[in-house]
Order: sequence, then structure tokens, then C-alpha cells
Amino acid sequence: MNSYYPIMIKLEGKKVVVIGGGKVAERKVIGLLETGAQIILVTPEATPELQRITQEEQITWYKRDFLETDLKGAFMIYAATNDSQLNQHIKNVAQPHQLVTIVDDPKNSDFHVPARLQRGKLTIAVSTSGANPTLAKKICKQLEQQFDEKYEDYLEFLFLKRQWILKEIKEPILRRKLLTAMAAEEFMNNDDLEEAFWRLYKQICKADT
Ligand SMILES: C[C@@]1(CC(=O)O)c2cc3[nH]c(cc4nc(cc5[nH]c(cc(n2)[C@H]1CCC(=O)O)[C@@](C)(CC(=O)O)[C@@H]5CCC(=O)O)C(CC(=O)O)=C4CCC(=O)O)c(CCC(=O)O)c3CC(=O)O
Ligand SMILES: NC(=O)C1=CN([C@@H]2O[C@H](COP(=O)(O)OP(=O)(O)OC[C@H]3O[C@@H](n4cnc5c(N)ncnc54)[C@H](O)[C@@H]3O)[C@@H](O)[C@H]2O)C=CC1
Repeated sequence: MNSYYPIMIKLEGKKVVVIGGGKVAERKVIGLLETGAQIILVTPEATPELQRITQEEQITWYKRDFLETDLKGAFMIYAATNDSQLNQHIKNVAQPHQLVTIVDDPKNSDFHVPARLQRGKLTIAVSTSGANPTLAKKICKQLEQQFDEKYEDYLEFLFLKRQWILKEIKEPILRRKLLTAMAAEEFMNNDDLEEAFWRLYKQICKADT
């Protein structure tokens, strides 16, 4: 089986071209907004939400039909029109190294977009490899309760403390013990994470000295 390979791609400053201005293009554009990508939208018409986004966000709208030259320098391309021949044409004229999704042809696409749940630095992406995108969406919805808003602050805290640990604690076993203890639910449930951290630190690191 040729399964998909999940990665987290940094799009900051990279050119991403979305062709089409319907509901599907709208969803893809919304998913890109926080990435810092240089978003180019190509479509003669756009949904009211997309029109609002083009006014309020840093995105460029070429209000016309697609031209081959629109793909120049693009890192990622979404062929998201309702014209399936045009979507295929976009894939055909793209360079082999450009990543293209054809929204009505998963088999010939280079990647697809998973459903996702974002809690600050925590991303949970769910893919059904195109078997049923609605199921992917439903699974994310179910995970919303388990991974609630408090994960946002918790991950921010973990991030900062991990930077500190990597800098200050040289002994790999102690590092590992601390980082593992901080990943436990019991630790997350502390009201005062800072205080809980120093307690843990004393327990683990001072016991060793
Ligand atoms: C392969 C993939 C390529 C890609 O687009 O990246 C793809 C392909 C297709 N989707 C179709 C239909 C629908 N897609 C959705 C919804 C989502 N689709 C998304 C991703 C993907 N869709 C990729 C696979 C991801 C995976 O499986 O894990 C999500 C997860 C992410 C996102 O879009 O951002 C987002 C939910 C996000 C959210 O809201 O949480 C709904 C439901 C709805 O709109 O509520 C419907 C209608 C119901 C139905 O038909 O199932 C059709 C048929 C079109 C037709 O009828 O012509 C095709 C083409 C085909 O399968 O041939
Ligand atoms: N991958 C996915 O998640 C899904 C994919 N689909 C597929 O995606 C297609 C698009 O769906 P919707 O957004 O609902 O369609 P839509 O009909 O609402 O929008 C189509 C858009 O394509 C634009 N367009 C048409 N010709 C163009 C051209 N020459 N150059 C630039 N833009 C052009 C139109 O201006 C319009 O904005 C559907 O045909 C369907 O097959 C549908 C649902 C989900």
C-alpha cells in the first residue's frame, strides 16, 4: 500500500496559489491564514467570506480566470475550481516539484488537507486518506472535548520549560525524567504549573545530587 506521509510544513513567506473562489477554496484559504504564507487567490468570483478575507488579510486576489503564469514561483497549489478539466490542466502545467492538490481528484494530487484541531502549539490532524472527509471532521470534533482550551496554555508552558531544560540540564536521564513527568495528565491538572514544575525539579534533580 502506498500510504500518505504526514509532516508539518512551514509555509512562512512561501507562495501558495489557490485557484477558485467557492466554498472549497474558502476553506483552504482559511486554513492557510495563520501560516504566514504569501497567499494568491485566482478567481473571477469569490464567496462573501473570501471577499471579506481579501480585504482584511494580507492576501492577493487576481480577479480573473486562471493563467499559467500564476503558478510561477509557487510552492503549493490548490486547483479548487468547479471545472474539473481546468483543475487537471493546472496540475499538468505545474512543475514536477510544485505540490498540487486537485480538489476533485485525490488520486492525482500530491497531497491532501487533513481535518484538524488546533490548540495553540498543539495540532491534531486527522486524515482518512480521502475515504470519508466528513469522518475526519467528526473525529476532530470528538477530540475537542478531550483536548480542551487548557491545552493552549499548557503547551506554551511546556515549550518554554523545555527550552530551559535543554539549556540548563545536561544529564539526559534527568532531562527525560522531567520531560516525561511534565507530559503526564497529573502534572497538567496542577493549578499552578510553575510551582508544580519546581517541585518536580527538586524531586528529580536534587535527589540526584
Ligand atoms: C482528498 C481530499 C483532498 C483535499 O481537498 O485536500 C478531499 C477530497 C474531496 N472532498 C470531497 C467532499 C467533501 N469534503 C468535505 C470536507 C473536508 N474535506 C477535507 C479534505 C479532503 N477532501 C482531502 C481528504 C481528507 C481526508 O480524507 O482526511 C477536509 C478534511 C479538510 C479541508 O478541506 O480543509 C474538510 C473537513 C474539514 C473540517 O471542516 O473540519 C466535505 C464535508 C463538508 O464540507 O462538511 C465534503 C462533502 C461530503 C463528501 O463528499 O464526503 C470530495 C467530493 C467532491 C464532489 O462531490 O465532487 C472530494 C474529492 C473526491 O473524494 O474525489
Ligand atoms: N476537496 C474538497 O474538500 C471538496 C471538493 N469538492 C469539489 O471542489 C469543486 C469546487 O467546489 P466549490 O468550491 O463548492 O465550487 P463553486 O462552484 O462554489 O466554486 C467554483 C469556483 O471556481 C471558480 N472558477 C471557475 N472557473 C475558473 C477559472 N477559469 N479560473 C479561476 N477560477 C475559476 C469560480 O469563480 C468559483 O468561484 C467541486 O466541483 C467539487 O468537485 C467539493 C467539496 C469538497
